[in-house]
Amino acid sequence: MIQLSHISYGYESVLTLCDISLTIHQGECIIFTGPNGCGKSTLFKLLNGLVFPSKGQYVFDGQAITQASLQDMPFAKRFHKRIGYVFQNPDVQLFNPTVYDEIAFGPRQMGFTDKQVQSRVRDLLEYVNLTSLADRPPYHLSGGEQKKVAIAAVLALNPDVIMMDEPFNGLDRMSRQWAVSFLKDFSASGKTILIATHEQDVLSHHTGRRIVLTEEHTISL
Ligand SMILES: Nc1ncnc2c1ncn2[C@@H]1O[C@H](COP(=O)(O)OP(=O)(O)OP(=O)(O)O)[C@@H](O)[C@H]1O
Repeated sequence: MIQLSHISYGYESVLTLCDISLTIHQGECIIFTGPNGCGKSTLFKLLNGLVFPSKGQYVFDGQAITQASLQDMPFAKRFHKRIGYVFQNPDVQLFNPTVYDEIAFGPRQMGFTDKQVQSRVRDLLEYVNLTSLADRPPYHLSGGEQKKVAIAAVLALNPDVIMMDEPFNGLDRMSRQWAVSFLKDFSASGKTILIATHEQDVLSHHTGRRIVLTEEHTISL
């Protein structure tokens, strides 16, 4: 589903990702780990089409993802519908006036009818157990609640791939359990999950592939 070939990317003159080649198959659940600053979030941004490699090629489901290809709006919409990204810090992600609007944003952009939007938002609010907060501004929520809204907003488009940067940050025990069971359900439905984390207990329970980005900014498999 995802093919990276000899990818390099740097901010200004600093090379953050160096000559990375990686194949990810549909239905895989992969954990990316490595020290602070080794490039996990940068790699996720690149996979989400927010930054573009200075060298190498990124192919998603047979199609090259480049700055030029994402200028084709129908193609960009289809791509962004299929790959969802939950940022490490939900503050960066949440910008709508209410929780309801935040979850409705993606479906509205994709041209869903009002009825379809309503039904999807209602289901997702129930799923993340935040129905009572639907009319609140996201910036008035706790960090854990914001994380759940960010997850619901990404799920609203029913993506094939979900990338989650430190998904358990700020979650209490109950919310963590919820997040673990959500990831199990998502994986069981054949979807692809990419997680960036440092958390040892998550890493020790993980049975899928683990990819370590090293301090030298190369990938070891
Ligand atoms: N917008 C930016 N401009 C310049 N440098 C950046 C920018 N964003 C990240 N960097 C640098 O790129 C490198 C990789 O950062 P990145 O956030 O991808 O690391 P990470 O592995 O996700 O770190 P952490 O585990 O702390 O979340 C770091 O050295 C960081 O300082």
